[in-house]
Amino acid sequence: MIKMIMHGCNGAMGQVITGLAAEEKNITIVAGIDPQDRKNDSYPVFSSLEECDVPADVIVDFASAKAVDGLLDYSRDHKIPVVVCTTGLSEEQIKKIEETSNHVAVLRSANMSLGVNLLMKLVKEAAEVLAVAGFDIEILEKHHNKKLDAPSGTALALADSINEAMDQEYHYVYDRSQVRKARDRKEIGIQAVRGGTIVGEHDVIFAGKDEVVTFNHTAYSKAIFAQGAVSAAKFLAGKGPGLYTMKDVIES
Ligand SMILES: NC(=O)C1=CN([C@@H]2O[C@H](COP(=O)(O)OP(=O)(O)OC[C@H]3O[C@@H](n4cnc5c(N)ncnc54)[C@H](OP(=O)(O)O)[C@@H]3O)[C@@H](O)[C@H]2O)C=CC1
Ligand SMILES: O=C(O)C1=N[C@H](C(=O)O)C[C@H](O)C1
Repeated sequence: MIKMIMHGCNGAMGQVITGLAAEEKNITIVAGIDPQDRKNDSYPVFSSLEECDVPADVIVDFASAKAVDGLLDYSRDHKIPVVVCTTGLSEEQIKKIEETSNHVAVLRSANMSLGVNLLMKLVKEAAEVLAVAGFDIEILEKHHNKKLDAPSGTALALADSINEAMDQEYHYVYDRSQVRKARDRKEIGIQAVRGGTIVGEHDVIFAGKDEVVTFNHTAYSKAIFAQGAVSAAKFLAGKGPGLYTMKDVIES
């Protein structure tokens, strides 16, 4: 049985994963971490990782960007593989993830769903044809009114995927409110909408002369992220140091 620590266990994603893990046969949550250590019938909850002395095989993280540095230190010091799903990370934190992966297995993904991970590949292929033909690229993302970071980690990952295929020639534009000139050919515009209970929607728009190609992914429930996270946890438990991605999980 794989023993998992749920980092951010009282949050929206933490609760969905708690429900899902209860039905899983070969993985169980042995401890939860959340600043408000609300009682839980399924496992003990600690207000910080430092207080947690429960042995585990893997940590799954859906918490806060502010908590990611401490999470990586804990994972490295205790040699427990970690699945980092929290978004809104700084460049320094992304570097720290890479550095930590020299010592312990780390998987970071801004989106755990199968559909978005396929989309990463599809937009790359589309860009190789459409961007080269002069189509402009825009990304529009929509999320619920509780989301703290903008643009979404997924929107940035989609832009990075396209930019990788384009030899990093593109730059990202998040706000045109002060701009008084036509858009640059080598920009990817990234816009965020926040409202209500929208689970997560991403449009990648390739706009050319007299034609537009739009790739859309719509999440109808958080269960798709939870399922991906549990699959990633099963994949990562027992793995040696290294930086893994959802591609590794999907292809395993
Ligand atoms: N990769 C993916 O597929 C997905 C990623 N996400 C990302 O996951 C993160 C969490 O999302 P969501 O569950 O909706 O957010 P919530 O705000 O609902 O939950 C986050 C939880 O983490 C807790 N938390 C805050 N600080 C710490 C800490 N130091 N240690 C442990 N727990 C802490 C919060 O407590 P408190 O409320 O007291 O601050 C809260 O209970 C976000 O960054 C989001 O963008 C979300 C969905 C999918
Ligand atoms: O905060 C969310 O809810 C989500 N966050 C992730 C992101 O920032 O891309 C993934 C998903 O879209 C839901």
